[in-house]
Amino acid sequence: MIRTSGLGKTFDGGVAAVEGVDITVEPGEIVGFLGPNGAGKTTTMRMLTTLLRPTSGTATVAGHDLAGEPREVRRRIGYVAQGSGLAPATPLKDDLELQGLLYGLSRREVAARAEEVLARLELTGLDARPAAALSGGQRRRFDIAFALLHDPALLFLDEPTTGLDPQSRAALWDHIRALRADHGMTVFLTTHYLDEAGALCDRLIVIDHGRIVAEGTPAELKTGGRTLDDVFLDLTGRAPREEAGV
Ligand SMILES: Nc1ncnc2c1ncn2[C@@H]1O[C@H](COP(=O)(O)OP(=O)(O)OP(=O)(O)O)[C@@H](O)[C@H]1O
Repeated sequence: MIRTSGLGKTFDGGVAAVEGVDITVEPGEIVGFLGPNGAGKTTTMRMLTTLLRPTSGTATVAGHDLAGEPREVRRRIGYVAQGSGLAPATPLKDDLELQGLLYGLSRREVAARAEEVLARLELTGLDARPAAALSGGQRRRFDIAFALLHDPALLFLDEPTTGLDPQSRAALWDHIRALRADHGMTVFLTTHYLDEAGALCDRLIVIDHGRIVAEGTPAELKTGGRTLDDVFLDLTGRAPREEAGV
């Protein structure tokens, strides 16, 4: 579902944010992309979602070449960026309809699709409200609802649970798991909560200073009786919880 070879991004001014990254994600996998602040996670995600042009390497995302067929890639992926992109004052159903129309769905298709996605995320009825009248957890679930409207096969989530209380974080992980279990969704996500990543993800990829420094199943990474926090500290010299501001 994702295959990159030597993917890199050097920004104007010479900052090499990502260097020679090789990533493989199989269909139906939930993969956690971990690393300290500034490691290159968001830059990688923005390249894989066509929002940022790589300066080196190649990638195939959802069956299409990233550089050659970005529109085809965009049709098949959903992306939830860091923080909420919801307009605070507009009823969410108006923005959901607008987003569906922008994806080329008819009004009837948007209504049916919105009903399904909202039910799946336990948001039915809440779309009459503006985002300002929702809890943090509900807003995050609406962010995901927007990303699922066009029925993508691959979902990118950049720090989906940051800023949520523990109950809302657990509920969101349950929804992410259900997306894969019920719909075979492939999920590529970043998080600073390593224990949660270890419980949810099939595989973890750790990036530091723009390069992949480790990858494997949570069990494979936790060698020698270490926790994932220990592993992260050993690999990067930094503690993930400090990074998350927790
Ligand atoms: N537009 C830009 N121009 C120049 N440098 C940038 C730009 N965007 C990011 N960088 C730099 O690239 C590096 C990687 O940043 P990136 O946002 O990808 O890290 P990250 O792993 O997502 O961090 P965080 O966990 O804080 O979100 C950092 O050194 C950052 O300062």
